Amino acid sequence: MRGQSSTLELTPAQHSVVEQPWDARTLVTAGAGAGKTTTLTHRLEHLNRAEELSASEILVLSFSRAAVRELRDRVDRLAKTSRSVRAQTFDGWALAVLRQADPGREDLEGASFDDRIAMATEAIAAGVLDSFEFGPPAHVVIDEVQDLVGVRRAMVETLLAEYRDNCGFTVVGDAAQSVYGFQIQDADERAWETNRFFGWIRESFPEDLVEVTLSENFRARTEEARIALPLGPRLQSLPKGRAEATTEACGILDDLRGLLDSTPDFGDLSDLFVQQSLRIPDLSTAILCRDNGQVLWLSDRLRHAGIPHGIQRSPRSRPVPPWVAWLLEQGGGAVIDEQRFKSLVEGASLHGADLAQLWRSLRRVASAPRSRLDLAALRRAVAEGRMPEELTIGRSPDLLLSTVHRAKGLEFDRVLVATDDVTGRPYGDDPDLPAEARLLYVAMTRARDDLFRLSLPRWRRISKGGRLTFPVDRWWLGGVKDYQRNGLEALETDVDHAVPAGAGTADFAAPDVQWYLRDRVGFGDEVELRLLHELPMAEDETPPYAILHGETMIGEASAGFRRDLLRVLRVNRAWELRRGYPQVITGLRVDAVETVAGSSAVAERAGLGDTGVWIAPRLCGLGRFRWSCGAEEGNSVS
Ligand SMILES: Nc1ncnc2c1ncn2[C@@H]1O[C@H](COP(=O)(O)OP(=O)(O)OP(=O)(O)O)[C@@H](O)[C@H]1O
Repeated sequence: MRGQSSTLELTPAQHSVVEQPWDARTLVTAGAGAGKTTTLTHRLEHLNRAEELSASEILVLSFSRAAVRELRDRVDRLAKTSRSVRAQTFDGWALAVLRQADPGREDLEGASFDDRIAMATEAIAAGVLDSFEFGPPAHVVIDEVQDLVGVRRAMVETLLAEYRDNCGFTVVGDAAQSVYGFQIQDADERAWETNRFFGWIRESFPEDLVEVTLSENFRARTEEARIALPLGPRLQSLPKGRAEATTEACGILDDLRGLLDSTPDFGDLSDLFVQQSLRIPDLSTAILCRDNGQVLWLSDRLRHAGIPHGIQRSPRSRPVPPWVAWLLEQGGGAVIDEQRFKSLVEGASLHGADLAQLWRSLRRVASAPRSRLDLAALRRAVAEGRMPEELTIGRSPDLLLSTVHRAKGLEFDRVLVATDDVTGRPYGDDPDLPAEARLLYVAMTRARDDLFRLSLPRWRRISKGGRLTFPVDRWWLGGVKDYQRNGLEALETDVDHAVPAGAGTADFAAPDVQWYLRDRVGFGDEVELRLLHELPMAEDETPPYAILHGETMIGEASAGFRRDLLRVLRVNRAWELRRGYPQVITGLRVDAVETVAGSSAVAERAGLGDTGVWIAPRLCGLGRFRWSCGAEEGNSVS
């Protein structure tokens, strides 16, 4: 996000962290906006320049991809020597360790993220890092350690314990901001995990742990942006027992809600003046919601009002930009040098990109001897989802809709905290009040200047799982009656990647569609899904849907989408198709055009060369069902 200066004066406390020797063990704790991430970026620069650690000797881990990107952007802006130091997510690093330990390992594809982390932990405990070309890291840097729980916590503890004699670390976190609910389902286990890593660090390195607390706040530039900060220390020191923590959190939550009520209400989104104030360019604004149902509902409203906005992607989402497909198509499976790379990407519209930086990043995933790049290895990295953060599509729209979880570590000029009846009373049957309080605290501490409330109506008819006979793991839109089905959330996996768009159709040729996607389709464009015929693809799927951009078919809905759609439509076990399938699904938008990898034979048959990569749209938003081919029903979600 914006607002970071590369010339800011560090405080003495920040300096004391930055200038520790490479083998020091440092724990930094602080409240929101106290400059933890900033300190880390300077620390990386110091380790690299003054302590002379090379990029390969410094391991930088963070929880979410948004945080990784934020850290990387800040290091880039600081722009001295440490640019080549790369931040990774825990999941990304675990996979890289497993791949490097055994490139032929076949049990990774079907393994869950948590399974891979557990496998990597086992490998680290068995000393696998010693066998790597660059050996184990000399220094480990971790941001947001308050979220380090479960298998990821165990992996980091194993790493730091295994190399305790020759590895320093700098870990930073704020116990008041630990919001990791989706990682651990059980409330008792969550209570037990909270802040456990802080305790482990203190107990494991009692002799030489350097502990520094940063106490200033640099983010909030106005009184209203500062209102929640005084509650940080209370949240940091919640009692350990679940019952006591709940009682204390209940009071904090009341205080936070009272403070939020005292902020100005942003107004009704149907008001033209309110809409206009969301269009102010160059003012970064986030609308922070407690769940994706709220995000989708708001996105639908903004779409109807024609207000450009982005939806924050899942932390695991990693779309690869279209120029990578171009590079692979042009270069085949060759091994190329930097000169050849530059000439190949000339036609790929990479205006303003730092080609030298891209080359270095590409070589990190697909290096070949004598400073060259192995394009076959690059294709494998795309297929296996191993592209590093800096080679994935990022964006910072002026207006971002996000859950609070996904906005951790980020900051914005203006923040609107979405509130509804749920914010005013416990969430779910077994509310986790400490987690609720921390979530609201994180939301209320993201603003640099302006903090508002954005009131949502109580009844939005959008839910997840809930009343469905056949539950799906996505949001869907109901109606006044229980049996009504009006819409479904689009996920990043909803575009079929088995076949390139246009292949096998009479009206569109795959190479033409590729050109169209590259030249005509962009972030935020509206698309609709149209039923291709009435014959289901399988017993548990609907018939196929084409993805249309205007009148051009740019893809087909995936089997996963068709399955979930059928499950949502089947209101009970004896369901019969009375109303038919939705003829059209409107309201969806293009989140990105991305490079995808599939079968080489399929690509070749479609006239796209034999590298088996092509580009495809990625969708987002709330799709609304239309049962006939007429006009859209209703104006927006009500
Ligand atoms: N010494 C400093 N002087 C001026 N501004 C600073 C200083 N340190 C940090 N900042 C600014 O303060 C803001 C918050 O810093 P940063 O994001 O590093 O805090 P944080 O502790 O990581 O926040 P959070 O935990 O809430 O995400 C940033 O805009 C950063 O540029």
